Amino acid sequence: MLEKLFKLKQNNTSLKQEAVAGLTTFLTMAYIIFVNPMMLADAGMDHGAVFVATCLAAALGCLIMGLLANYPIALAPGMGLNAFFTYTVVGEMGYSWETALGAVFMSGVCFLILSLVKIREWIVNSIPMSLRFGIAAGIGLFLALIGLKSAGIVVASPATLVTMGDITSFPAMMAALGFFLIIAMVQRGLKAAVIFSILIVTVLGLLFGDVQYNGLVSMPPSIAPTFMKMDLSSVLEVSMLSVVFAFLFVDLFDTSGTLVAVAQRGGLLDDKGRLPRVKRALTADSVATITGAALGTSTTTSYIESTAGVSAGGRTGLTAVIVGLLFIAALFVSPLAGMVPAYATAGTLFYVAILMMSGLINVEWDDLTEAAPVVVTCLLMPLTFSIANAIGLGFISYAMIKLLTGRFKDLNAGVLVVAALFLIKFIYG
Ligand SMILES: Nc1ncnc2[nH]cnc12
Repeated sequence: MLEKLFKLKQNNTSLKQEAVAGLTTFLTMAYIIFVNPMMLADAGMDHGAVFVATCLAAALGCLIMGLLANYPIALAPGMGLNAFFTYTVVGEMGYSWETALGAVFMSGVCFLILSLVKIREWIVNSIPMSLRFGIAAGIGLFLALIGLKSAGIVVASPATLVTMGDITSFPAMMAALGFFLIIAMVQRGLKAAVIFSILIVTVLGLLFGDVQYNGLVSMPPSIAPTFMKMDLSSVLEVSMLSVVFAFLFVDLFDTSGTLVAVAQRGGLLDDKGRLPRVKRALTADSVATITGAALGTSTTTSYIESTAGVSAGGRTGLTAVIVGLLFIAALFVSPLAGMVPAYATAGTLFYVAILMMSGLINVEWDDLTEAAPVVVTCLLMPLTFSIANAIGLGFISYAMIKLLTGRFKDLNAGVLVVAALFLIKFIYG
């Protein structure tokens, strides 16, 4: 039956190879069950319920991806998208988390429709490559700033906006230690580096009396505080349209970039460099987002960490199904998740930042008209503390610079329309 479902022989793999790959991918991305509830709790959501929603959304996404698209690609609520949810939509724009969940739900529905009618490909293809790298790198810098702030390494300053905090404080030292541990373990080839680092720092927190022991395993907490709590009524208001659009937009880049990166690593692309069954993969992604919003989490997306499992030999959907089953098992470690302090995950945020910034190597740095909008996008993301605003400013600067330098051939209708829409939004609020 496994053979029939996943075509193991045809893909030159075996149950054992897929199981090792699944475990590898799970271990590299399991940090999300600690980080996501912590981040969404900052938006006022219930920690336990978000923990359950995170595990279930990830499990469901992985199972659909594995069974429907037969790809070794795992899904979970995405970093960056969760920060956008908490710090921009709820924190800065002042929407309730219920409304923000409604926007995530709607963006998932739009994503599903776009995926089915091929408009998605047109939109993604019209985004200049350099801006795609700039956006990914900017999200990385944004996550790094969140980590540094949560560990007290970077603090506010009335004179200089930001300054160095007390780096000899316990949280700051532990965050730094966690970061160094991840880098050292990853460099030494340890697949579970991130989760080990989180656990080691949490244990140190316990030993130094900074963390309260709550137990390790128990039945999952109630999901009731977030289940079906999304507010769809205000999503139809005009002011919310830009939020739905922003979620959709960020997810579009995120998913396209991730799918191509994982597929390239796994040799899953066809001779024309396209991903066969891409529609099914995108359907899995959007259905997971829709269901995740109903359960109580920000956008669920395909994870770049799937490359770890692919490097370990994962070739079929069986890898994703195994990751999904492990996320279901993770439902029972909620006491551990509740114990993990923010400084234990700060190093993870910084590490993800490094991964997301690495794409900058592909930018044509000798061509100022390409490099300038990239730097605008990625630098303004942490400095404006907003993913959406920085994407908008990136598009506007790309269009302006290309127009002023007469490089009209680099422009297309998609770029001009997006730049104009953001310009109108910035001027008229
Ligand atoms: N938003 C995201 N996109 C791809 N991979 C991720 N891993 C963690 N967050 C991610």
